Amino acid sequence: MSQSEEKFEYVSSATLPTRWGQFRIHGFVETDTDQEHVALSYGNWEEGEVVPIRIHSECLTGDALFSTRCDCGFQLEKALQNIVEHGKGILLYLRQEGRGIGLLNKIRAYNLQDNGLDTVEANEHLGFDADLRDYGICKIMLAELGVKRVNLMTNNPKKRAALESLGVEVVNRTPIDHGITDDNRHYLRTKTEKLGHEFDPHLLK
Ligand SMILES: Nc1nc2c(ncn2[C@@H]2O[C@H](COP(=O)(O)OP(=O)(O)OP(=O)(O)O)[C@@H](O)[C@H]2O)c(=O)[nH]1
Repeated sequence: MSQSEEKFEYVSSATLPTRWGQFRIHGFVETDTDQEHVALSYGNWEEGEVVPIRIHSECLTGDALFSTRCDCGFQLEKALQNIVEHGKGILLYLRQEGRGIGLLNKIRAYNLQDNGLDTVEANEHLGFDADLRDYGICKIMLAELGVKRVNLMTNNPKKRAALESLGVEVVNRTPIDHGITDDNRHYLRTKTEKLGHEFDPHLLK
């Protein structure tokens, strides 16, 4: 086991009925920070099978409070729906709120965006990089769930690169262009222009 793998521990799992179907929830902890993460799995797969997955970073405002400032909540719902429709899949829900700056710093960044900065400038103004996320735990989560080959639901090339660097084979990428609203179009354009997100430009006009 590498040093970074030793930082994460599988804790327990349980059934998790949802509006879309019955998942299992699996709990993991980062032992040096006590940060908790979860994975939701649905259905069964054979060894070596390509499994649809989404890596979703925590967004309290979008995922739980119905915010339309971002597309996070819409993507979360769509990913769970896709998984159930497909009959199998995994959602890795990583507790790295605000691209890693935390909830209250995200609110500070929103305040700066209310005053004209974009999402990248706001992070930088607060002294953070635009994106501080680390995907190392995905390796442990996917290994625990018996998955080595995936179809990744994302528009973010950094997630694909991160999985590949962890030795997970990304066989396909499925775009997840869901939840574009008048409130988040500018934010999504900035992510395309400055963070390399792969959005169909026609959707952002
Ligand atoms: N710092 C900061 N974080 C934000 C802002 N808006 C949303 N977020 C965070 O951005 C992250 C988005 O996570 P994801 O939807 O998993 O990832 P993504 O990079 O958008 O990639 P895909 O959705 O997979 O294409 C969440 O942690 C949100 O809390 C913002 O304006 N500033």
